[in-house]
Amino acid sequence: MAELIHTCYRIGEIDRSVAFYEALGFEERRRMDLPDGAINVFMGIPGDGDRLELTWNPGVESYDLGTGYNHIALTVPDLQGTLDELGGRGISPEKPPYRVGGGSGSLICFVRDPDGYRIELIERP
Ligand SMILES: C[C@@H](O)C(=O)SC[C@H](NC(=O)CC[C@H](N)C(=O)O)C(=O)NCC(=O)O
Ligand code: NI
Repeated sequence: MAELIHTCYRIGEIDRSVAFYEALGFEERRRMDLPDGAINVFMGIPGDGDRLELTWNPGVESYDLGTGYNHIALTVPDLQGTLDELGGRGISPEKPPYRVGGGSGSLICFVRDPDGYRIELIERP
């Protein structure tokens, strides 16, 4: 049976991405030097695996994210508290938290990481 172990995307600067994901509760696990001079930075939530593989390429400061990528989703215990933490770093949600369909679903919102990748934040029930 397959197991989803990480998601990988390319980033333009390591420190700002590490700081962003640390604000979301991730910790940096390790860095992997690659033959072409690139660096993979692996991050994970304490107690979980290295779920994010952030690839930095020398000399590449930004990427065309195209129209294919939508988001990755994280659950957080306190959505407003997380937004307050991100707000202190100048990061705001695309729009205020809402419940999908306006119903009794989970409270969610979307923020963008330093490279523009959308991150869905879902308040843990
Ligand atoms: C460790 C394992 O989980 C990997 O995914 S490493 C795969 C490796 N990645 C790179 O070389 C990244 C640097 C490269 N310049 C890039 O930006 O892709 C690899 O073999 N990549 C080849 C590929 O086609 O992704
Ligand atoms: Ni990988």
